[in-house]
Amino acid sequence: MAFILISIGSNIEREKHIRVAIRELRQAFGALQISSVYESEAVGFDGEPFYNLVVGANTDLSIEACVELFKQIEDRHGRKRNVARFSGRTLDLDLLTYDQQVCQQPIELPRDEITKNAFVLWPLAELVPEQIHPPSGLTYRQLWQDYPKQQKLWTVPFSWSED
Ligand SMILES: Nc1ncnc2c1ncn2[C@@H]1O[C@H](COP(=O)(O)OP(=O)(O)OP(=O)(O)O)[C@@H](O)[C@H]1O
Ligand SMILES: Nc1nc2c(c(=O)[nH]1)N=C(CO)CN2
Repeated sequence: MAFILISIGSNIEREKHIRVAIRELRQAFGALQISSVYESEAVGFDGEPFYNLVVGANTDLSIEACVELFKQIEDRHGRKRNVARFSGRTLDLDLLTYDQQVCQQPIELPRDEITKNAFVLWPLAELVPEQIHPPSGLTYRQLWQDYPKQQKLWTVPFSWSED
């Protein structure tokens, strides 16, 4: 059994798509650990602001199977492919970590974005503050403490009880 961390993002009908993602991931993995939902401006392009959060789950699926599952969920919920990389999206699901595995293939783990984007690092530091980020040897709490807080990010009240 592996413990995985997943990043969720949406800037098109964001509340609906964040709820859909939680429902789909619960169906696939059972109980989830869910961070707060964070709102921020689109980074890297001019677009609608995003909702982002991070989810933890236990799974017997392989890395490849997780990535394939996330693609299928994105496709079921209106994700357009073959458009500019930095453009609006209904739903983006990315595998951030798979246990403490460090690799480049089949995908880069831990995902490079962890240390680059506040909208990934803040929810991670909230959800698993004492977990070690393997390449740096630092906890997510330490990484977030040291992160230059230039990007504005704020939490959005969300309740999952009816989902
Ligand atoms: N960590 C990951 N989690 C999920 N899929 C990944 C990951 N890394 C690579 N992939 C796969 O490779 C493809 C391209 O990955 P990448 O995440 O770089 O692009 P993207 O999903 O289009 O962009 P972004 O996630 O930055 O919005 C994805 O569509 C996915 O199939
Ligand atoms: N705030 C925010 N900006 C982004 C995001 C995102 O999830 N949140 N995702 C992107 C492409 O993956 C590009 N820019």
